[in-house]
Amino acid sequence: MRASQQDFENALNQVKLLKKDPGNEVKLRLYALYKQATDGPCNMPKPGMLDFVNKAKWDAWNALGSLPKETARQNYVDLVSSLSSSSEAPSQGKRGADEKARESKDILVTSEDGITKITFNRPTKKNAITSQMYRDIILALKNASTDNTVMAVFTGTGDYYCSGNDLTNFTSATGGIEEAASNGAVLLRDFVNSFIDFPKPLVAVVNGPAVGISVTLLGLFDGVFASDRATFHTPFSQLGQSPEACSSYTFPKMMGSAKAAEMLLFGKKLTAREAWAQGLVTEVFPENTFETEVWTRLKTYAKLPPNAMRISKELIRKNEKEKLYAVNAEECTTLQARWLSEECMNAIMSFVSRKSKL
Ligand SMILES: CCCCCC/C=C/C(=O)SCCNC(=O)CCNC(=O)[C@H](O)C(C)(C)COP(=O)(O)OP(=O)(O)OC[C@H]1O[C@@H](n2cnc3c(N)ncnc32)[C@H](O)[C@@H]1OP(=O)(O)O
Repeated sequence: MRASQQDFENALNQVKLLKKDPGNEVKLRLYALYKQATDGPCNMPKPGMLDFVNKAKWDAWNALGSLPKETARQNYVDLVSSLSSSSEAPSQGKRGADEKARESKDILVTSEDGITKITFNRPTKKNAITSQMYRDIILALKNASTDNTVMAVFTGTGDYYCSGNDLTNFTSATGGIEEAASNGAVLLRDFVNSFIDFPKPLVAVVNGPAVGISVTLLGLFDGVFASDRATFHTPFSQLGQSPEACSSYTFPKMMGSAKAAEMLLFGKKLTAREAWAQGLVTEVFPENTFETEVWTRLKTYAKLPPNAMRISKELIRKNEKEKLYAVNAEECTTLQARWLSEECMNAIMSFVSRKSKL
């Protein structure tokens, strides 16, 4: 999944052939990603305030912090590829510098007031996550990690936050079940790594019930604001599956092993207040004032100095990163085997044929 040196060199050549001028903001991002991919974190002495051109370059490069060279290379390749396709597509109309939208069908991505908002937008299926949605989210986080927004916020359309993995992802896959499980494990690993790597504050606005991976991921968030209508449910044993998104590590650490087992082994569904008491939720709001109160709060947070927040997050996350990558890899290998088990296949078939609901 990572871009090779050859992909990077192709992207460098492609930039010279762009039909449209990408604009200064994008040029700076390309410059910063190129420098990070080749030289690593910013090593250029800070230019004087009046040296506007070099100061802008320094700011853009410095804002990438300790982003790994490989990730910078991948982001560079992705950015060039999006520029190449958009320079061939008809104009979509002009948007303000801090207000842009990149739409995909079931994942909405908008940027406003310094916040990238990523919305699960499949309300008729309770926002269950399809394979394409996993890929859309990986891309949205990649873009948000280097754009000019300050934080990323996840929420859901409709009555649910998210009902977790779409249980038909495997039954609808083309090819054999083993191939589907193997592809699923690779996709899941990349998906969770994109949350581990996200360098800016990451917040969930949990507007309603959350199930499965949408709950376990919260252990990798910096803030979780929940409506008092939200519930938190991880029915892995009932599904013949095992925990993911590093929850086998983050949940016991956060709430102690007994309470983590209650959720991850026995599938106890928590109310928003119970989840708050276990440290999974930052704050619970009454449903009728939830949206107004939370978004007002987030807009205030988005005005805090972005570099200070990024650097503080880096300090908090730094000593955990290698552990999180390792836990993620092991959870994915375990799940790959679980998906092929009779317990799991029976549970999925039972859901799909609607013989029983959880
Ligand atoms: C790359 C692979 C990565 C895998 C990562 C591993 C992740 C694991 C998990 O996330 S495990 C958790 C999986 N989720 C569930 O088990 C939830 C299943 N859904 C339900 O139990 C219920 O639908 C409900 C409790 C969420 C809501 O119940 P109810 O209010 O009665 O509504 P409906 O059941 O009628 O649902 C409406 C509509 O949505 C479809 N749907 C809901 N959730 C899912 C889902 N997770 N997968 C697929 N489809 C879902 C449901 O089938 C209905 O569709 P229909 O109207 O019948 O077409």
